[in-house]
Amino acid sequence: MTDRAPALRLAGLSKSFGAVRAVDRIDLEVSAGEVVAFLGPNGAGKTTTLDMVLGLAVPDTGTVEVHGRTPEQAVREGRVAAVMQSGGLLRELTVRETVELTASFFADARPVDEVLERAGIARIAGRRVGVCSGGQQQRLRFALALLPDPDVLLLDEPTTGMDVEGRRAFWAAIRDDAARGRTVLFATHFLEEADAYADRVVLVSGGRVVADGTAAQVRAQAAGRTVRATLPGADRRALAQVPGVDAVEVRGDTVLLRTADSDAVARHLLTATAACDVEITSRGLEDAFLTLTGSTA
Ligand SMILES: Nc1ncnc2c1ncn2[C@@H]1O[C@H](COP(=O)(O)OP(=O)(O)OP(=O)(O)O)[C@@H](O)[C@H]1O
Repeated sequence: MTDRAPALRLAGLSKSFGAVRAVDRIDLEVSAGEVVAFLGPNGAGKTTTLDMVLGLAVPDTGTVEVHGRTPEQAVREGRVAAVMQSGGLLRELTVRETVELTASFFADARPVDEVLERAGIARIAGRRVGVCSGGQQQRLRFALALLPDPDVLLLDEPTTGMDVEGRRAFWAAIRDDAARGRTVLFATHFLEEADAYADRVVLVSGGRVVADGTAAQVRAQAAGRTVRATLPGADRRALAQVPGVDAVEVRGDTVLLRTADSDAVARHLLTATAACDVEITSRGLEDAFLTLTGSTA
C-alpha cells in the first residue's frame, strides 16, 4: 500500500429507491489500517452504502474511491472484497471445493490452505456447504473474501449465526489483519462488537451519519450521565424538580437520575437529602445509539 489516497473516500453519496432515501449525502474518509464499525438500526442504509463501495449499486449522486480508484477498478484489482449477509454459495460443493473454485477466478490468490486456516474452517474443509451451519457458511464467505488479499475488507453483519467462540476467533483474525495494514469497514447491529473491536464508530440513521468517532466519543456526543444513590423513601417528584435532572427512576431503595450535570446532582443528593453510596456512570453506547438515531428498538 504505497499510495497516499485514503483507503476509502465517500463524498456526497446518495441513493434512493423510489421515495425511500436509503443513503443521504454520506461523506466518509477511512485511513488504511482503520477498523470502522458502521453502526445503525435496520434500514439505516448500511448495506446500500457497502453495495456502492463494491460497485454493485450505482449512486444517484456522489462518488466512491477505494485507494483512489473507482469501485470497479478496485474490485478488479482485488483491492476490495466483502463478506455479505447471504447468497453466493453453492450447496453441493464442499468447503474446500468452494474456495478452490473461487481461487481459480483470481490471477493471484492466496493459497487455499492458508485462507481455510485463517477463517477457522480447515477442519471442515471436506464438508458439503449445504450442511454447514449459518456461522460456518459465514466463515466460508470470510475465507473467500481473503483470497485476493484485499487492502479493504467490507463486512455486512459478519458474525451473524456464529457462536461466542466463533465470534471471538473471527475478530481476533480481523484485528490481526488490521495490525498488518488491512482496512476493515463492518456493518453491525451489535453495539458490543462495535465497542470492543472498532477503532472508530460511524453511527448512521435514515441514510445519514449522525455520529463519528471512537466509541467513547460517540457516547459523549449523547451527553449525559446517570447518578445512582441509595435513598430509602425517595420522593420521585421532588427529585424531578432538582436543577439539571432529566429523568428519575426509583427501584426500591435505589434512585437513578439522568443528567447532563452529574456533579451538581450528586452534590444536591449528598447535601440536601439522606442519600448515600452515590455513584456516577457514563451512559453506555446503547443509550447513545438510541438517543442519536431516535430508534426505539
Ligand atoms: N432494492 C431495493 N429496493 C427498494 N428499497 C430498498 C432496496 N434496497 C434497500 N432499500 C431500502 O433502503 C433503505 C436502506 O436499506 P439498507 O438495506 O441499506 O439498510 P441497512 O442499514 O443495511 O439495514 P439492515 O440493518 O436491516 O440490513 C431501507 O428502507 C430499505 O427498505
